[in-house]
Amino acid sequence: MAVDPLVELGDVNKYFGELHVLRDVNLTVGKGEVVVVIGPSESGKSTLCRTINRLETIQSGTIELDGRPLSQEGRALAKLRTEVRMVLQSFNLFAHKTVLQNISLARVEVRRRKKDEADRRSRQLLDRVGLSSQADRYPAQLSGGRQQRVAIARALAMEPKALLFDEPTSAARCSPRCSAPV
Ligand SMILES: Nc1ncnc2c1ncn2[C@@H]1O[C@H](COP(=O)(O)OP(=O)(O)OP(=O)(O)O)[C@@H](O)[C@H]1O
Repeated sequence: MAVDPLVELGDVNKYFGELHVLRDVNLTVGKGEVVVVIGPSESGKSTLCRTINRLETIQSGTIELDGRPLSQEGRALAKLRTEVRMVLQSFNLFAHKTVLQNISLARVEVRRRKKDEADRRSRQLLDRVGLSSQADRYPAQLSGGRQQRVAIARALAMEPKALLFDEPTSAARCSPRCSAPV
């Protein structure tokens, strides 16, 4: 069955100096599709994710999101970052904010939702990741796995079109699970 494409990469090439990290990469990810990219350490998986929300520039090729070419500039880039969320290897939660505040923050500041609405949605997402009892705790009080689930809830609170997980190779080896469809 044909998929409705969400992310499309065509002949993407990326260099760090002499190092040719992404070589003629062609990839189509459909809406609602879960794709796991597996490879040896340093093979370029993180770089691939980072190109999709333009944390990295590419030297040649095309990247389209929902049928639109990714622009490097201004408002288009800011909008893209609200639509393509990344859960990083280090979860980058705000240490001085509670779990609930971490999740609600971007929804209020970027999506311009009212705080009550954002908090209500955050509690639903916390429930979905199995952490409804942890809303008032601080990140340092949670295990690494729980911090990651908070980071996932935080990314989902932005209602992204695409969600990218950047898992370290060692974690993928220890825990051969697939990212849950969202
Ligand atoms: N900003 C950068 N400047 C120079 N080289 C970089 C940069 N970022 C990544 N690299 C190099 O690009 C290659 C691919 O790195 P990348 O982080 O994409 O690998 P990975 O497959 O995600 O690795 P891991 O599974 O260990 O996380 C590595 O050789 C890395 O050292």
